Amino acid sequence: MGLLVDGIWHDQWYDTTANGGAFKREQSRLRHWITANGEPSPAAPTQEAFLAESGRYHLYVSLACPWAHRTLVFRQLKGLEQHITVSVVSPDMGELGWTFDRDAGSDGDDLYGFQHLHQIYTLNQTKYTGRVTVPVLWDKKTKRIVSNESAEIIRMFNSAFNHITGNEQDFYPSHLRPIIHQINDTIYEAVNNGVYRAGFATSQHAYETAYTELFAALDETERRLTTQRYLAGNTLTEADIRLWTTLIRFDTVYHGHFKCNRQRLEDFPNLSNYTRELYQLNGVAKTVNFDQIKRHYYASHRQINPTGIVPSGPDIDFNRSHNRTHG
Ligand SMILES: N[C@@H](CCC(=O)N[C@@H](CS)C(=O)NCC(=O)O)C(=O)O
Repeated sequence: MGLLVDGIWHDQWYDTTANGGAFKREQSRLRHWITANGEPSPAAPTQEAFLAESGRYHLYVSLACPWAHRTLVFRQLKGLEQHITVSVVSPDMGELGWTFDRDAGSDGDDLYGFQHLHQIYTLNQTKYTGRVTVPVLWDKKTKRIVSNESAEIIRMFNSAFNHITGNEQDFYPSHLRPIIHQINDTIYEAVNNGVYRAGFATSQHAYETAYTELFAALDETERRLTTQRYLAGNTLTEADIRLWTTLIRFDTVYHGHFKCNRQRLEDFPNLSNYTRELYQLNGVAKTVNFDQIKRHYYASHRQINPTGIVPSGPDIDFNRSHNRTHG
């Protein structure tokens, strides 16, 4: 686990000592945009624009990673499987970071035959400095990274390829944007990143702060889902997908491995039904791989789980019925 400094790999984990034991996630650094006509996006006018084209782009993902998982769900829901290719890294993230080790569960790197994901980052920019994270949206034509920020990749997938796919479903409708932004801000800090803040904390105080904020946000969401079907009302939006990739992992890894154990997700009636509803949406279940999820967290984070033993359970049937048909 490490990062690149001037294009050289360093095996180095996040330093929590400077922050009183709190985990601080690094901001994504590569933030260009794909647009339908190749003109700069109003969302990022100063960033370079890439033209949406079928077959031109490639996603590098880990099936374990909740951030990468968002992009796979969008690829599925927006009918992009035929247009955007994918490589899956190995669930093991060791001293050389994400690898394409087929024996450890990767698909391999079909584009360049690389062994490590950091080689993609240095192919993009020889002297790159920063963490080597998934997801990566890669342009095969110019051999450049378009983006390594999942929140922005899903917005591109939401609309930039509509003229190619004919899929007009809008998970980021203009009239709901203010509420979507508000929900995203809370859910990102307290839940998506909150489980990591609890799990990677190296002081009791930092852990307890994250834990308290996490369960307060889950309690609030549970209440919200009593009167409405989805987070922003009765329309499924990106806010739901962003929350869901954390919820689907909750009982399997965050409850035990990250010590988010006030209760299980299964113990929240609305949240657990909602999680099953989204799991059962068209094509979504095939984006979920619990073997790789468990393997990544329990075997890669040796600072938390030194033996690397991967637990056998839990055994949860996400295909059983849910009650989220109202609204
Ligand atoms: N903000 C990024 C975060 C991505 C991220 O942190 N991915 C994790 C895997 S779950 C990673 O690759 N971590 C490697 C590292 O931090 O060195 C996004 O949402 O795309």
